[in-house]
Amino acid sequence: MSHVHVLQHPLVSHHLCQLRDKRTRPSEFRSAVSRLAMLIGVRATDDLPTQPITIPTPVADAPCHELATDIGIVPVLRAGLGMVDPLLDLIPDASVWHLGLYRNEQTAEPVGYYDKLPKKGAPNVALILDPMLATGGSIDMVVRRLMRWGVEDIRVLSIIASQAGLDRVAKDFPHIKLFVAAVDPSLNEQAFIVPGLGDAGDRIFDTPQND
Ligand SMILES: O=P(O)(O)OC[C@H]1O[C@H](OP(=O)(O)OP(=O)(O)O)[C@H](O)[C@@H]1O
Ligand SMILES: O=c1cc[nH]c(=O)[nH]1
Ligand SMILES: [Mg+2]
Repeated sequence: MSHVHVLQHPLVSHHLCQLRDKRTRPSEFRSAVSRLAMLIGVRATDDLPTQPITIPTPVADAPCHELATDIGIVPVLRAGLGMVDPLLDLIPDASVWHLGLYRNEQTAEPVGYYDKLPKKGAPNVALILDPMLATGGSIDMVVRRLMRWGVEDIRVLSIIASQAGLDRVAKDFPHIKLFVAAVDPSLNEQAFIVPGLGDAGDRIFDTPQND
């Protein structure tokens, strides 16, 4: 479990309160997702390689360090879209590759419906964005797809994970890194995270559940 990072930060705790609250309106929910994604994004990128460069300031040359790796942001549709803008704010030169998955309501198994990753040109680092990691089935499918594409450094950024889902992904893929804001104890009969926050995609996009 050495690659699982559970954020400990007062701002994370604070924004999670608003995110979990069923009274939070969609606009506020989106803002909370965005703030949490930014906090997770900073943590998930704190060991990216840099290279030294010299920059002329108006006063003198300054030794600086710029990013020295190619980064792909991979939001899992739909809910992962809510985390894209804060990550692009942090890493404006990243590419964004979309993968579309939904969970079959009866089986909770992921079903892929959108994948336009090119055959070549995998980034060195992929940041998978999905606010919810429940059974872990969706992240499992995405990680396998990115491994087939040729990504070596795969990092999962989720806001809430279930303990079982997190354990499953960490065990099946010991080489990837997982960054989460909270780990919840269980899943209910519909494989929803308990206490969780409900359906993240529906709360982000203000769509009724089961629609
Ligand atoms: O770990 P798992 O058990 O696979 O569940 C997590 C997945 O379920 C949700 O997506 P959903 O199917 O609701 O699609 P949506 O983002 O379009 O709402 C969530 O955003 C994850 O992708
Ligand atoms: O609790 C859950 C589980 C899957 N997807 C969600 O959005 N929430
Ligand atoms: Mg959903």
